Amino acid sequence: MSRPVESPVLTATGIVRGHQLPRRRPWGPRDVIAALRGVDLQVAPGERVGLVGTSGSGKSTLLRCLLGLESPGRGTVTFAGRPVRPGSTASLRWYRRLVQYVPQDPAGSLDPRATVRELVTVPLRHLQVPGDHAAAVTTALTRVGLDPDLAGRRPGELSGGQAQRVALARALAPEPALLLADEPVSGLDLPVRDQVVEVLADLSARQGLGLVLVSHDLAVVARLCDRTVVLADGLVVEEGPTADLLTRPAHPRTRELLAAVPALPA
Ligand SMILES: Nc1ncnc2c1ncn2[C@@H]1O[C@H](COP(=O)(O)OP(=O)(O)OP(=O)(O)O)[C@@H](O)[C@H]1O
Repeated sequence: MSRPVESPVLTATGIVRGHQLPRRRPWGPRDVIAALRGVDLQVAPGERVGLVGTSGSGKSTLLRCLLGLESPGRGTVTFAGRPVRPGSTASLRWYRRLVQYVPQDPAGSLDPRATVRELVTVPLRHLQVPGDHAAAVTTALTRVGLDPDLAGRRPGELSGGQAQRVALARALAPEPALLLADEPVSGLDLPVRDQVVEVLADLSARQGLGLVLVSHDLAVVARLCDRTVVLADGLVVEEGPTADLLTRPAHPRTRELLAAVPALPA
């Protein structure tokens, strides 16, 4: 069921972000790609928002601006009224405790030298999360359907699906209020994908975990997200309750996205 956007916790206002391209000749000008051209987004406490759009529409760039990993050229991001900007680990610690990230290709982003135990506990230490970190590893791995005995392995000793779930366990271990996830189930085979989707659905239902989910998989968005925002060419072209948007798309770019999907579950 969709919830109204009341007292938004995460707010992005007028986000403009360009990416400079390499010079085509020495000393020549650098072209700039307008990845985001004035995006507003609000995420209420516990709300689950899908971010969809064709490749290159600006989804990952928006997520990185929301995380304070990239600085918008114009516009602001705030969480609970506090500004979120790239800065030192210490200056963003308050935010990282509350808002965690699952990057695109999480398996590739895990330090290959670290054990699963270290991968999950290092952020807990950096974020100064109190409590028993060894127990937190067991809880986090169990939550994503992994055997806690995997804690001693390194990423190279895991399957792709296991590594992806370790990345998710790592993001969930600090018990964030909001998870920003970039294609967290892409590349997983169907049973594992469904298992991870159910973990997220369960955490959101039982603990009120909020979610901003970038996904090309509209079935996953339909399962997990109350509201969906469609980006095209760096702009929000349509947004609304997911069920309405997927059954009665109003914008041509939303219709294009849906036309590319063979069939959605009823
Ligand atoms: N580091 C970068 N340098 C130059 N251009 C970039 C960079 N990152 C993104 N872009 C460009 O910005 C635009 C938006 O990219 P972004 O990755 O945000 O899109 P996306 O919707 O997440 O795409 P995908 O679904 O393929 O991941 C694209 O034109 C992309 O080529």
